[in-house]
Amino acid sequence: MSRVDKEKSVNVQVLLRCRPFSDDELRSNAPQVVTCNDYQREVAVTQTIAGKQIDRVFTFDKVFGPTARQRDLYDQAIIPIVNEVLEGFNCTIFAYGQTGTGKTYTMEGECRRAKSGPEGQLPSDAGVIPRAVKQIFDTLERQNTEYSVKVTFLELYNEEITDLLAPEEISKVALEERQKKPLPLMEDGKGGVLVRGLEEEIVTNCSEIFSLLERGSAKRRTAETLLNKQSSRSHSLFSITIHIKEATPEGEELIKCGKLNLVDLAGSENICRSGARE
Ligand SMILES: Nc1ncnc2c1ncn2[C@@H]1O[C@H](COP(=O)(O)OP(=O)(O)OP(=O)(O)O)[C@@H](O)[C@H]1O
Repeated sequence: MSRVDKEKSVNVQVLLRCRPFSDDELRSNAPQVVTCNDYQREVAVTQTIAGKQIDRVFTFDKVFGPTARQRDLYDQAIIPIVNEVLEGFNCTIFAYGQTGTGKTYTMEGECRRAKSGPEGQLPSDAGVIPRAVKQIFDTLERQNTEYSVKVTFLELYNEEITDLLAPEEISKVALEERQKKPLPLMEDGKGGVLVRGLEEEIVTNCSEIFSLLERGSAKRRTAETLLNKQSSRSHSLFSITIHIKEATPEGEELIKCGKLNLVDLAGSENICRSGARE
């Protein structure tokens, strides 16, 4: 079996991305403790314990070092997953890591300003979500079949689910009430779970999704931490459900349904150590 075939048959893949040093880290001459070897898919971590240097090497399904661009990660790791969603499978991509390691950068990037340019180009900083949205609509439009695309956007914070796409209410009090109201998580009777009352928005093009993302992201609750001022301590889940109408060679009508879950987890570090406050 070739490496590509092997990768296809594996249901869970773990990729590692290591961001470049920030300006602050460069200024303070922070030591480099992680070395990536993208080609060998290995990461070496250097630790000094009791004056002794200990190197440990970890292997991942893919490794993206500090010079890897948003586009490199997307082309090599995400395109095949989105293709599977378009084939009618359910797939999930989530970013896990300590605060400030680049989860939101990887998932959203310059998403909020991602409205495509004159030739439909995304900015080079655009992350996984805008790129996936673009790939989905580009493919659907090329296929020239009937389709529908629905999105949901929720936040999980302190064990409570909030709908980030809940419609704006006229009264400010009612709006605040609604935004704060947690939604119940229930079993759907088919072995899955559903969030009761979650707003599902039908979208017909990329820019509609981008404005929903912008609206939802603005609602995300954030708490400043000492590790990263922009830090978000909530998990967010952006889901895209696609229904595609197809005809079999026998002329029978088929509906293919695929779902892509895009998750940006809260920082995985110890909350006490990060200095975050309610
Ligand atoms: N690969 C990268 N290239 C350039 N800048 C990056 C990269 N990854 C992250 N950054 C920058 O590092 C900073 C922290 O990244 P980000 O906010 O995405 O972290 P995070 O893991 O989402 O943190 P939190 O858990 O607090 O939300 C941001 O200023 C971001 O622009």
